[in-house]
Amino acid sequence: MSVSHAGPVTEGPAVTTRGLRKTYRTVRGRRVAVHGLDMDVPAGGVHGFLGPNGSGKTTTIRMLLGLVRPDRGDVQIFGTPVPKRLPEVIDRVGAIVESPKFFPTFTGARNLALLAQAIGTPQERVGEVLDEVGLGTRGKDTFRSYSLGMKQRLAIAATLLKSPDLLIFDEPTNGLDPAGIHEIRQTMRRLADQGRTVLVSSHILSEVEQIADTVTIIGRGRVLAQGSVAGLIGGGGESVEVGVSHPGAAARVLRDAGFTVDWRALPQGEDAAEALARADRAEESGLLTVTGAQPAEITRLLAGQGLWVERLVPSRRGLEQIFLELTGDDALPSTLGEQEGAA
Ligand SMILES: Nc1ncnc2c1ncn2[C@@H]1O[C@H](COP(=O)(O)OP(=O)(O)OP(=O)(O)O)[C@@H](O)[C@H]1O
Repeated sequence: MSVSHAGPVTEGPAVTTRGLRKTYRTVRGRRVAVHGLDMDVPAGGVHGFLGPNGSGKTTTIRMLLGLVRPDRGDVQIFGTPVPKRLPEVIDRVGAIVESPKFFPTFTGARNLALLAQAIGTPQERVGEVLDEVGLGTRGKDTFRSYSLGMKQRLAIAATLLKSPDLLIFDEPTNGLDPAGIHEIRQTMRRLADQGRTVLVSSHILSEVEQIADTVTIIGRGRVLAQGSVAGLIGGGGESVEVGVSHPGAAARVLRDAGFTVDWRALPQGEDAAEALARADRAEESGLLTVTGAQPAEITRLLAGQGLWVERLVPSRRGLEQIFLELTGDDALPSTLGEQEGAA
């Protein structure tokens, strides 16, 4: 049985942050973890909060939940300013920030029953939430017999006891195997399809891309891109991997036709034009990434110049590629963040 959820009564976004900033004091000075973050999470659907390790996701989530005090900036949950008026909306929010503690020798159902009692939720909810996360038939098994994916689904079930409109999950698939990751993804998608808002953070952009409706991508505490997944991925057009003889000549032909061409095998420090000319002289084959052209067009253009295509693979641009395009090599995952005054 699946339980439908009426969804939020309030119009407007589930979460907004404006100019949100958090600095930590460390032995090496002050570290800016979140750098004036403006985030909009629409009500309903899965919103991926994505960025590399250390980019400020957990700190932001902790500020949304009133667990960390921002230096400055505003946060609203369903239009209510937090942490100032958090008690007014807290019942509408369920969150997993750290792994919750369950009794290993108790059944999943008994663990939830104890929690329901503690928070004053009717015991009927226990069966309902177990169904909602797909554990309806396993509620009578002990917690310790569960797989990691099932344990994480029980944690999600616990957050559902209060019937929240907004669910916030910080890296919920960390440490899970592919089957566990799949279970959690399906569960989050199902919860969103029932009308809830699921805000989920992850450092694996491709993982959340498959189930998210909208995303905020951050790097070093700043928003790099925000919006619908379809809009972000569609924005730059499809790309095609082209294996070709004389890649230098092929790149010129394709660039002259107005397409963007990259050569993936460019040796570090070498000038692209020189490297391609060298490959041509040596009659080496090369792999080019061509954006904005259809495979048939590429074949026609290159064959017209006597250049033979050896391999042609259309590839979809993903969020990971968008992240790399936005940041360039120098902004790749940083675990240190920025020092105060450096930006
Ligand atoms: N309590 C703290 N004291 C000092 N620095 C901190 C503290 N918590 C986080 N940081 C630093 O703030 C930055 C952002 O960390 P945060 O945990 O928010 O990032 P994250 O994106 O959630 O990373 P991860 O995916 O690794 O959890 C990092 O540079 C981190 O080292």
